[in-house]
Amino acid sequence: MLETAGLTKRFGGLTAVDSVDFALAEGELCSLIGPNGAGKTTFFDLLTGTLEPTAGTVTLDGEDVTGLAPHATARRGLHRSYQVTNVFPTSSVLENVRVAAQAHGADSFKAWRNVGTFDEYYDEAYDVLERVGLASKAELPADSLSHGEKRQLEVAVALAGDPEVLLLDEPNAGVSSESVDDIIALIEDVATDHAVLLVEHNMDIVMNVSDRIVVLNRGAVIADGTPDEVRGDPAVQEAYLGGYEPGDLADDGEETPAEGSA
Ligand SMILES: Nc1ncnc2c1ncn2[C@@H]1O[C@H](COP(=O)(O)OP(=O)(O)OP(=O)(O)O)[C@@H](O)[C@H]1O
Repeated sequence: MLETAGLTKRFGGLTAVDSVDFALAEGELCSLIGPNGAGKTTFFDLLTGTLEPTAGTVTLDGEDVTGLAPHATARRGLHRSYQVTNVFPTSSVLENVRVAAQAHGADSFKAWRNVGTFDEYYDEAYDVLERVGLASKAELPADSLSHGEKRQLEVAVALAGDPEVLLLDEPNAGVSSESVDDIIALIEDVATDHAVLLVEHNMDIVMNVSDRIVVLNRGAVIADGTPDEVRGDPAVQEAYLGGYEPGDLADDGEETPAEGSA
């Protein structure tokens, strides 16, 4: 479904992503982990077209999408929820999602349908809000939401684009510990009908939800396997996990397991 071959990004003398061969299968929930500076965000930026690779290719459903702009990769079904809050703060929660649904509709074959489309987008948006658990907040301004709810809204905005592949960029960052279970439930729910690639520093979440984990270190893949395989991999322990045991970490998503080992 989503594949990279030899994907590489250099910033001057620094190789941020180093010849990565990666494949995400339909229905898979794969996490991408690694120390600070390992290249996770740069890899996402290469997938979505925010950055152009120095070398290598990105293929989506068999089509070469290397270097296409973000709106073009989105139109082909690759959507991303952002690490930083990325919503219109004074618009309502519903309006934020409606705009995303309409932008997708205008980009697709639905564009020729005029009658009733506005209401239709509101209906679609409301359905997405129900799915992420925000329907009761639909009429509130987005900036009145809690931090955790804003992350849910970001996922809703990405879902409104009707993605095939969803890239979730630290959906737990800055979320209070009480909301971690909600974020886990949300990730598991969206993974029932989308391929998901997750970047997340909270290892309890990663170990809990992932079918598969890919570990990056200094831009290169150092491990790729099930949570058990990755947890037991000595190279991963050394580069990142640093003796991780379930429940070891603070749930605030800000802490990395092996801070300083990057
Ligand atoms: N625009 C840029 N120009 C120069 N260097 C960059 C740029 N963007 C990222 N880098 C460098 O590339 C490397 C990978 O950074 P990246 O942000 O992709 O890592 P990361 O794994 O997402 O880190 P974190 O977990 O802290 O978010 C780092 O050394 C970073 O300093």
